Amino acid sequence: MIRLRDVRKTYGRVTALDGLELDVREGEFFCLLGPSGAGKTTTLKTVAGLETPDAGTVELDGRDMRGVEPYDRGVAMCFESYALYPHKSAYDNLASPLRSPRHRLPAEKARERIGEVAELLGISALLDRPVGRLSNGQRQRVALGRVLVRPARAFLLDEPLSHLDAKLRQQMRAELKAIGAVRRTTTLYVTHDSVEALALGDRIGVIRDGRIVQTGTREEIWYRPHDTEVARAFGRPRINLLPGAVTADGGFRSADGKVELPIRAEAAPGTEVLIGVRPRDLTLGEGPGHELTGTVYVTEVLGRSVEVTVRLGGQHLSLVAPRGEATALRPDDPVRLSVRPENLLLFEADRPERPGRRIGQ
Ligand SMILES: Nc1ncnc2c1ncn2[C@@H]1O[C@H](COP(=O)(O)OP(=O)(O)OP(=O)(O)O)[C@@H](O)[C@H]1O
Repeated sequence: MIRLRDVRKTYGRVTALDGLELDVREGEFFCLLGPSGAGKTTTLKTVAGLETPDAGTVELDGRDMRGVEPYDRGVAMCFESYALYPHKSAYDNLASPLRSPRHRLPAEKARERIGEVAELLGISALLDRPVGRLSNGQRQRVALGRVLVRPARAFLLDEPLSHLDAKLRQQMRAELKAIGAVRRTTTLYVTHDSVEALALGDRIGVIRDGRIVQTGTREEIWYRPHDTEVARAFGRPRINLLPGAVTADGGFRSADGKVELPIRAEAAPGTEVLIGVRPRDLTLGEGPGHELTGTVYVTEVLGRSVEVTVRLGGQHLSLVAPRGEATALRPDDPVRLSVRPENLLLFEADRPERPGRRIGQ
C-alpha cells in the first residue's frame, strides 16, 4: 500500500508536486497518467526515497517513510533512463538484484526465477548477449526484468514500455497485465499514454500540475470524467465538445443556435456549458435518443471503421461508423445522427485558469 498526503516538492521556482494525495491499494496495479512535466517521475522518486518532499508524508504499508533510505523501502523501480551494466550479459543484469544481501537466492532458485521472468518478457534468447549490444527495446525489457525478478513491497515503473514499437508494446501490455494478475504486487505505473492506462490500470490517477485531478476505475474516468481535460485525454478520435448554454427549460442550445438537445441540465439557465459526446457514441441515421442533422465535411478511413466529420451549423462533430455504413458518404451529403441521452456529458465552459468541470452525476 502506498499513501501520499499533501506532498509538496519544488525545484527552485518550479513546483513539481503541489499537495499531491495518492492512495495505491495493496496488490493494485495503479496507473498514474499525465502530460509531460505533470510530476509523474517526481512522484515515483518521492515514493522510492530518491527525492525528499518539502512537505507532506509518504507511507508504505502503513509505515511513515521519513528518514528511511531508498534501499530500506523495499520497493523495486524501473526508470525510463534505466541503469544497466552494458558490458555484462542480460543474464547477469537480471541476476544482480538477486545477489544483493537482501534478496540473495540460491543459484538454482535464481536461475529458475530469471528464466521465468525472461520467458515472460520474451528475452530468453538474449540472455547471453551483453546489454550494450541490445536494441533499445530489448534493453528496456531487460531493465523491466531487473525490477520484476526480485520480490518487492511495491513495483515503481516509469514508462517502461516507451521504447518499444507499437506491436511489441501491445504484447507487453498484455504480459504485464498477466504478471500483475499473478504476482499481485502493488504497482505504481507511470505513463502519458491513456490507452496504456486504460489497458493496464485497476485504477487510474490523472495528474496535472503536481496534483491528482481524478482517481477512478477506467469506467469511472471514461463515463464520469472530472473535467473537459480528462475527457479529452481519453479516447481517439477525441471527444466532441460543443459550446453552448443552458436554455430556460434546462436544455442545451449551441452557441450558434443550430443544435438543440432536450437534456435536463443541473445548471441555471444561461450557464455557459460544453456538451460532450464521444465519436463512437454517435450513430449515423435514425436511432434511439436525440437526433441531429448536418452535412458531411470529410471522411477518413480508420481500418474497419470510418471517421466522419459532420458540419452542424458552425460546428464540427466527429463520429466513428462501421465502414459499410459510411463508405458511400461524400462531402456535403446531408446526414442524420443520433445519440443516446446517457452518452451525453455536460461540462462548465472552459476558463483560462481551469478546464470546465463536469456537471451532474
Ligand atoms: N531535478 C530537477 N530540477 C529542476 N526541475 C525539475 C527536476 N526534476 C523535475 N523538475 C521539474 O518538475 C516538474 C515535474 O517533473 P517530472 O519529471 O516529475 O514530470 P513528468 O510528469 O514525469 O514528465 P515527463 O513525462 O516529461 O517525464 C517539471 O516542470 C520538471 O521540469
